Amino acid sequence: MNTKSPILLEAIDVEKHYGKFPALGGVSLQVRANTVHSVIGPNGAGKTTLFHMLTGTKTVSGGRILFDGQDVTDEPDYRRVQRGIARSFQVTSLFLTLSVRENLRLGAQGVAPMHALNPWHEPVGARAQKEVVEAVLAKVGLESLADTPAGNLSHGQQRRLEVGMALSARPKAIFLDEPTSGMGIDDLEEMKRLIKSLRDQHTVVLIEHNMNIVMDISDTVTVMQMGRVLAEGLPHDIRSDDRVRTAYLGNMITGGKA
Ligand SMILES: Nc1ncnc2c1ncn2[C@@H]1O[C@H](COP(=O)(O)OP(=O)(O)OP(=O)(O)O)[C@@H](O)[C@H]1O
Repeated sequence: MNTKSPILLEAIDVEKHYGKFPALGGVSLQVRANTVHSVIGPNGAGKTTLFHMLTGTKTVSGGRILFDGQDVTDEPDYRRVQRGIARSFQVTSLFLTLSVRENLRLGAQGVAPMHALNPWHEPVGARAQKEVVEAVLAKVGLESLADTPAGNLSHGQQRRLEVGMALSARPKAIFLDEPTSGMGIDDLEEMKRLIKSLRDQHTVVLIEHNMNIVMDISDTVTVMQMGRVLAEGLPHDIRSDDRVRTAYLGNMITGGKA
């Protein structure tokens, strides 16, 4: 574990109001480099909204966000991408008629698929790109399917390709929003292994509803409730935290092992 590694990303008292509704009521958290940091909480707790704030998809109503020593609070998402923040794409944003390798090449080339198709966007060196694509193929375990159209992959494979698309931009921090949703048991194990393996070279911020996975792969867990941080700590401590158990109204947090 790297719970003493330097802080890569920090939210300081971040607020987000949708009209009069405070979706985030002052959230602070510190994400350490080369860790898996999970954000959990009941539906509507503000997890996705927090992701929007950290990645720059939406603007904050208050507070500050620091990334890699820089104040990025007012920077749009594409600027933060250039700094090394990647968010995994949804399955719907894969190019289904293109091969797995071609999808990754687009990710490596332009950081995001739509940018990659922009003829004015300067591509990185072809050889560097090829090396990145081959490394990502191996990382996400899709080498044998490299020439298969993305549309022919199973759901689990497509979800790994999404993670691969984000990885091919060579990010420092990668944001994964429920990467295991809709997965069967075999795919779950593979995704778990993949996420665990990412922290060697990346920092992972994860929203995940499957508590067994969260407890198994996280270095740090932040629990949100009603737009605020309810608790934060090691998986073991979070699992046994009474406030967290109450927030989940039952034993969901323990994965049924209470
Ligand atoms: N664009 C919006 N306009 C108004 N309210 C919003 C908007 N987006 C989110 N909300 C509200 O903000 C609160 C937090 O939503 P958010 O999606 O961040 O929660 P979440 O923890 O990610 O939930 P889930 O686990 O269900 O995805 C919810 O009450 C939601 O209804």
